[in-house]
Amino acid sequence: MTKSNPKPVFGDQNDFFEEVKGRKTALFLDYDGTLTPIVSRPEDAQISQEMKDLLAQLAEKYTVAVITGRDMDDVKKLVGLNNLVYAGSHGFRISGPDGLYKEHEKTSVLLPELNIIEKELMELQKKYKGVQIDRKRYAIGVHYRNAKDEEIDDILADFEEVLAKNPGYKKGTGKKIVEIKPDLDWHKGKAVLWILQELGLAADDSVIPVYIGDDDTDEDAFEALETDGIGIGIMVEHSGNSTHASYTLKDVDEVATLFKKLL
Ligand SMILES: O=P(O)(O)OC[C@H]1O[C@H](O[C@H]2O[C@H](CO)[C@@H](O)[C@H](O)[C@H]2O)[C@H](O)[C@@H](O)[C@@H]1O
Repeated sequence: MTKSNPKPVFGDQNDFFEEVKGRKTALFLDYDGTLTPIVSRPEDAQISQEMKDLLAQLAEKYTVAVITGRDMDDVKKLVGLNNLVYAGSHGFRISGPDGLYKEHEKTSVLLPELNIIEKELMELQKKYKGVQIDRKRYAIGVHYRNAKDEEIDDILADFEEVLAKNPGYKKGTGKKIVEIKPDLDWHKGKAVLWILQELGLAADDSVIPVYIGDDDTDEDAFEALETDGIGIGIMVEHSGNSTHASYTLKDVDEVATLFKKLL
């Protein structure tokens, strides 16, 4: 069930801390907008040393997973910690300690197709100043944050044309980004449930999964955890739109404050 007014984690009431009291959190964390502030260019979204240190300490106590729309190898390099689980391309590729690994079984079909779509989308980068094509293994983003305002409608129309030519693929949306993704029943929420199952945490009542994210694609994970009360979703910088998250944090600094409280 979506809500338009999720509760602040650090509000007048202590509801979030009451919910997690006496249980071990398993932390599922989005990267952009959650662990790092949104910046103009994706390559400049570097995680702070303070956030890295907090993640390293949390990972000594809890399961910590980064669940991102970025490419898995990209986010692994950015975070740079070995004892975390990483899910990239919105969950299509996952790896973690002790040989945890999953890659979508349709790799051999999807990769050549995505390579062709990437070439088609590169035309938008050539045509419009400020457009940046962002290839991840299982998705291709078209960033338009730095495009001219008056060209955005045309960019999105050209994107729709490419999408229409490629059955089997669907559109994803995010912060000043549209993406082409495989039209398959797999997303961040399914990835979180898969990780919980594989790590033997799904049936462990002493564990409470908490997912923190800030964007459209995180709704799948909020919804997956909300179902049957499996866990808790926290939306960062809630815009007022309806969400499956139950709680909110103001910004990346408040995410860090929550981490310190959990340690
Ligand atoms: O699932 P996430 O970890 O939140 O990744 C979502 C997308 O994040 C990145 O793009 C966004 O952040 C950039 C850096 O702050 C910003 O410049 C851009 O406008 C945002 O859309 C990343 O580049 C994408 O690949 C991710 O899909």
